[in-house]
Amino acid sequence: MTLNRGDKLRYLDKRRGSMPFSVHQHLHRRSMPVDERDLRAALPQGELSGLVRCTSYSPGEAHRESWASDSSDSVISSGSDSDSSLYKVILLGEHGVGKTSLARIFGGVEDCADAEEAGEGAGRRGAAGGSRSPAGGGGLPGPGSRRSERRSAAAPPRASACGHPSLSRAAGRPGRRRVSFIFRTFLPAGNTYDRSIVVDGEEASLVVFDIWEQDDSQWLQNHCMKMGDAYIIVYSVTDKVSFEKASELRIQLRRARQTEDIPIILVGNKSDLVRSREVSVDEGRACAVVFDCKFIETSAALHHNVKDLFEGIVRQIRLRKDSKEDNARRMANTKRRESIGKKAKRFLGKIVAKNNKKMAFKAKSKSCHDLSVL
Ligand SMILES: Nc1nc2c(ncn2[C@@H]2O[C@H](COP(=O)(O)OP(=O)(O)OP(=O)(O)O)[C@@H](O)[C@H]2O)c(=O)[nH]1
Repeated sequence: MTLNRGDKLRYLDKRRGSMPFSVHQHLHRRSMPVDERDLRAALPQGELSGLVRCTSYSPGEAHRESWASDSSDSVISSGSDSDSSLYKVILLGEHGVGKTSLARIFGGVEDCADAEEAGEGAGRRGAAGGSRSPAGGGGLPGPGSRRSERRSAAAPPRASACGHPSLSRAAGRPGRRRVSFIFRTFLPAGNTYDRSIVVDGEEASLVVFDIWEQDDSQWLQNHCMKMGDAYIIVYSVTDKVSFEKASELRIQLRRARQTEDIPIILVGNKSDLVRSREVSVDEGRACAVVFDCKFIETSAALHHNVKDLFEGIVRQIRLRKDSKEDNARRMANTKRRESIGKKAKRFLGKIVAKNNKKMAFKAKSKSCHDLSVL
């Protein structure tokens, strides 16, 4: 019997229970601009994971090779469908500080042309694109420059591997290569980057949201402040205003998440632009100590510390999770067993700790750049 089109549709409606669904109807990976409507649609169900299971690029599979690091237990790969924890990381910061550049490196979609431009053009442009620094001084040529650029054997003809020294070293090893592509046009301005990374031998899925717009609606800003499991506040070391803005963002975040201990890393980006620097490392570190967050300087142009940053955010999330669980367990145990003597000791301990605030401040300033401790 021949079915006409209408019959076929009706037939599909009445499919038997044993008939498998078409897989392709549900598979959906695409570059994903996130606008308010998307978020509004996604948030009421409280299910952001549905929204973010996307990657920033899909044509071809080569880009999905792992982002390899030298450390054997720390490999960044993409597109894993394993059921490891999914963490939402929000990038905050002024215009032009390098949020997108950092996110794209994380997503494995960094643009070598940008890196070359930044490296080679740093001297001509001073503070690179968007930075408000009036300084016209030169910067250092970056490893994004031709000197260190390498072509990966695995890359298709138009792809080229950017040359971060440590990552390039891994490029020669089988199964440990980093491939990057030039496809500026595929990515919309606001985006999410979803990758699985193995840190300290354990996999975690990160969804990095590069959707923050300083002048955007209050609604979206509020949601950005509320939906993250962790935050990366970026400023440019060549732009004092962006540094001040970072402090404001930290305050805003504290207000929005008053009772929560969320991991926050303050990032001084564009550290390659040495001659146009307006914010010193010490200023960045001091700010992190005051605002009780971690601190790292990066250069998206040189890919310097970018891997450490994203691994650090995973470690910070895990440390909090672990300490929460430990605390709950310890509290339950101590409440059950604690003698009066022990209670008194704990009380005195708290008083001593208060008096030792100065010491604590010193200890913090020492550890604020160590992203693997609380
Ligand atoms: N020299 C140098 N330039 C950088 C670095 N990171 C980003 N840039 C350049 O700075 C400019 C702005 O970078 P983006 O990544 O678009 O900054 P953004 O914070 O996402 O900016 P908005 O999208 O406007 O919020 C671009 O021209 C980048 O190439 C860096 O580490 N060093």
